[in-house]
Amino acid sequence: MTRRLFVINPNAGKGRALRYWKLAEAELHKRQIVYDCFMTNAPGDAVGHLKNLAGFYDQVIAVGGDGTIHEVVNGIVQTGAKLGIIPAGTGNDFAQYLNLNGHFDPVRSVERILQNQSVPVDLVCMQEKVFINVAGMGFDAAVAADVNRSTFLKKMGSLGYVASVMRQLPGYRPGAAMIEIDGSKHHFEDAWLIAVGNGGVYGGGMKILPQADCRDGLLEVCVVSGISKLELLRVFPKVFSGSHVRHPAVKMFRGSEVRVISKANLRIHADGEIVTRVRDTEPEEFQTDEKFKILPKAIDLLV
Ligand SMILES: Nc1ncnc2c1ncn2[C@@H]1O[C@H](COP(=O)(O)OP(=O)(O)OP(=O)(O)O)[C@@H](O)[C@H]1O
Repeated sequence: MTRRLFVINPNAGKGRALRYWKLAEAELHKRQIVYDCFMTNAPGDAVGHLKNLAGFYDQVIAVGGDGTIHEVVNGIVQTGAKLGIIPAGTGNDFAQYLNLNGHFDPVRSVERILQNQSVPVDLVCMQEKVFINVAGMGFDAAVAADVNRSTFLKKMGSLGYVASVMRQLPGYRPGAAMIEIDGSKHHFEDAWLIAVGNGGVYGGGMKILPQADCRDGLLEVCVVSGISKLELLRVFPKVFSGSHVRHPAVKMFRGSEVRVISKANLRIHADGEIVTRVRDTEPEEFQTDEKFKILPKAIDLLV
């Protein structure tokens, strides 16, 4: 018998996760499926709960948005449990990346999960943790932090991110950064943002890494540098189709190990969760020194 655990973040999608869970639960009862469920009470709960149950479950299904998936992935990595997703958050970017658009219906999601078909996908290791979708440093993390802080912006979905871009742009100053990809060094004088990913969609539908493939054993990197604020505004809408990559200020790279160094303490998000390092010691010369490493086929994803 498959041992299944559903992890529900009742807060995700402003309560959508709870509504979707009721529908999914009814479907499970109808089919007489045995399962466990865990309702989170606060951020960090899912990881804590799963760490205590390492290896017990065959499938762990995240019912929520990208933050919930992020926590479940960190809770089950290296335990052999398969990851399932019932998309029920606000942005649902990883589900959008996977093209689960037609499968946001919780009953269809349950059907998909019960088929128990999976594919191995890559994860990315950063700060002794993992993420499954995209991490961003610099301007995009400032925007993610702004949206996460504001219930109003969060409620607006992708429009909230657009509004935050407008809000953050006037005061943001790009800075110098060195990016090393599999040993090759690239210097940028005025880097606005550095996105490193496995999946390619964030911010409620922005295709920041349109070529990213979470099964190819490679990280996709996007650096936006040396561009005026006005030009950035002009090119920004193109990220929704992925055509921003054709702009000369946008540089794309691929590799299995990426290191980002900057004198500034760059803000960082991973799967939309803010993971900026808190510096409580004397400032070092390089306040940002972040490493990303692809972990090929690190988790089985129920498809
Ligand atoms: N019971 C809870 N109350 C408040 N926050 C929670 C709870 N459980 C989990 N969280 C946190 O809620 C945050 C948001 O969750 P999640 O990302 O799944 O939803 P969302 O923000 O609506 O969707 P998306 O990220 O796809 O836009 C995560 O950081 C998660 O750790």
